Amino acid sequence: MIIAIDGPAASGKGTIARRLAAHYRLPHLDTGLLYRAVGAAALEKAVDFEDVAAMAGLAEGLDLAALDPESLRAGPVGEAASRAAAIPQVRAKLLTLQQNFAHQPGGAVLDGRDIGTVIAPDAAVKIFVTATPEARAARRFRELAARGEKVTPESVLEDIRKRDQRDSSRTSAPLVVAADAEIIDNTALDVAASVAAALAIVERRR
Ligand SMILES: Nc1ncnc2c1ncn2[C@@H]1O[C@H](COP(=O)(O)OP(=O)(O)O)[C@@H](O)[C@H]1O
Ligand SMILES: Nc1ccn([C@@H]2O[C@H](COP(=O)(O)OP(=O)(O)O)[C@@H](O)[C@H]2O)c(=O)n1
Repeated sequence: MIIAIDGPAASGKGTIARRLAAHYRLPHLDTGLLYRAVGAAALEKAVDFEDVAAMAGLAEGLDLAALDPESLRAGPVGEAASRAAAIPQVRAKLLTLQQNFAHQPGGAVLDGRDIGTVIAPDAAVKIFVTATPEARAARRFRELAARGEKVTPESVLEDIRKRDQRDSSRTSAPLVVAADAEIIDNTALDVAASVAAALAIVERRR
């Protein structure tokens, strides 16, 4: 069974994906980490984000096992990831890896922006997780502040809005709700209620 979880920044899709993967004993891929790895490498090597060939080169042969989720979750890396992800040639380099992960025997859980639309349109279960920008910004602010990052609630909300706009308006695999996805708006739901809603959808769909 393939479970596709999509949604905007800090909607809680990773939290849901991890819980579903544990519940159904399925492997999980946080596809945002791939774009974050490309964005982080571009920042580190001072690669020009307009240099499409160089950006695509960073995505080439990315090693899943070598990714460090902890450092990739830093605030500025999210913005760099979103810029890298808007480049079709970068997305093309990351396609096969994600499709292979999704279609491994036994199934998988993937979360991102285009899982139900591009990576695994054949997924048995598609969930689109969302919440208001204010709720998502409050969650991300708490997370970044706990990491010791010097952020303000205003700057985080601004970053979320900018990323929503870029991720939804890009030409290649924009963030859209798949026609056959079920939507969870968890603005007023805590983690437990949000996960319960997702579990109910999977049980109904599988
Ligand atoms: N329903 C929820 N209510 C409150 N906080 C949540 C909820 N879901 C997730 N969170 C918290 O919000 C932050 C972002 O969640 P995460 O799952 O990483 O989102 P995403 O993968 O969409 O970026 C985390 O700190 C997480 O613990
Ligand atoms: N399947 C995916 C996953 C992430 N991304 C991009 O990568 C960026 C970072 O994704 P993420 O899921 O780690 O970000 P958060 O939602 O955790 O903030 C997003 O803003 C998207 O631009 C994408 O384009 N497609």
